[in-house]
Amino acid sequence: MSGDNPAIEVSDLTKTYPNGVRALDGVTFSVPSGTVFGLLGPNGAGKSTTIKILTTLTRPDSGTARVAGHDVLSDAAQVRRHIGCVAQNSGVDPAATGRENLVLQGQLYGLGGGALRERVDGLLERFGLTDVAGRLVKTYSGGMRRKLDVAMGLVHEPRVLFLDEPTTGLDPEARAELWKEIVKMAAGGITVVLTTHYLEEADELADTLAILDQGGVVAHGTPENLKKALHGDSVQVLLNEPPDETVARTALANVVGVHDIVVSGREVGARVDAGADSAPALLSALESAGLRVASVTLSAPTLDEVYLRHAGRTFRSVQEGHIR
Ligand SMILES: Nc1ncnc2c1ncn2[C@@H]1O[C@H](COP(=O)(O)OP(=O)(O)OP(=O)(O)O)[C@@H](O)[C@H]1O
Repeated sequence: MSGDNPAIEVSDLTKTYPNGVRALDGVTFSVPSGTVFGLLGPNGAGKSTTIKILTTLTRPDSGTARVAGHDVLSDAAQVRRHIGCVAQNSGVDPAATGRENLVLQGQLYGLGGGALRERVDGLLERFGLTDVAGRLVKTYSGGMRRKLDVAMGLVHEPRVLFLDEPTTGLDPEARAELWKEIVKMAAGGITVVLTTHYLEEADELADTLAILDQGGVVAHGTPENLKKALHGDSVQVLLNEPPDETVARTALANVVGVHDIVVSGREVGARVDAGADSAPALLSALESAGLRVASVTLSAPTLDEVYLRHAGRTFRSVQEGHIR
């Protein structure tokens, strides 16, 4: 449950790298304590730069950021004491056991003795790793390893945990298990900041989220409110053949209540003010333009459409345009 003071308060952050790239251009958001916050955006949007500032790895040119009540510039040591970070390239030693990794991590934070043993046992138990605690990490499955990564970030009982794309590369079962743990962490009072390329992950997990694009926040709120603010429904039409994009767009241009048209392969997507009223007109406009409809689906708005509305293009199209 959220506490009184925000766990993170970011105001008007800017950052230009020495090569002249303006990575952040006035980023503002806040995150209530004990909640999951999703930071979304395509490659190069400024997510990593924001996280680096919040975790005191780099400095903003201007603006302020407070994490767990401490200023990232004037009180960096306190910020570091209260945060945990789980990067994509994990810091675990594959040639050591799970337990050894956790003990070493605790020692790095000045923990030791019975308190550390208890903490490590508790984390192994919580992440279902007790039975494999004595095995070398290099023998772990991807899911087990990722759980160990997260446990490592929690050894010193941080108030804010940063998770960078925690489920990338995990199978659906391991992903679902990790999602459950993330929800539990927040219920236990930890604030979780999640960066992800998966909109459905943010939709499922995040209590609030911010979508970054080109160094600015283009949307901020709960997934529900952001979707509700779009009004209307989403229509996905599958055509028999990929259409000429101009023909499809022209066909729909004059249909009342249809907007945010996206043509991709055989699919034509659009938002309609009222699905039941607009969908028939939309279908007949396509058919009249000689485009044969194979199937049609009406659905409530998705986060991808939120992104489209605020950034002017689909999240997926931007992702696909980048080679990682
Ligand atoms: N150290 C750096 N020096 C110069 N430019 C940088 C540096 N780090 C990032 N940038 C640039 O700043 C912009 C924002 O990058 P950032 O890494 O914050 O985005 P991102 O949203 O995290 O992207 P990704 O999803 O690819 O990690 C990009 O144009 C990037 O090329």
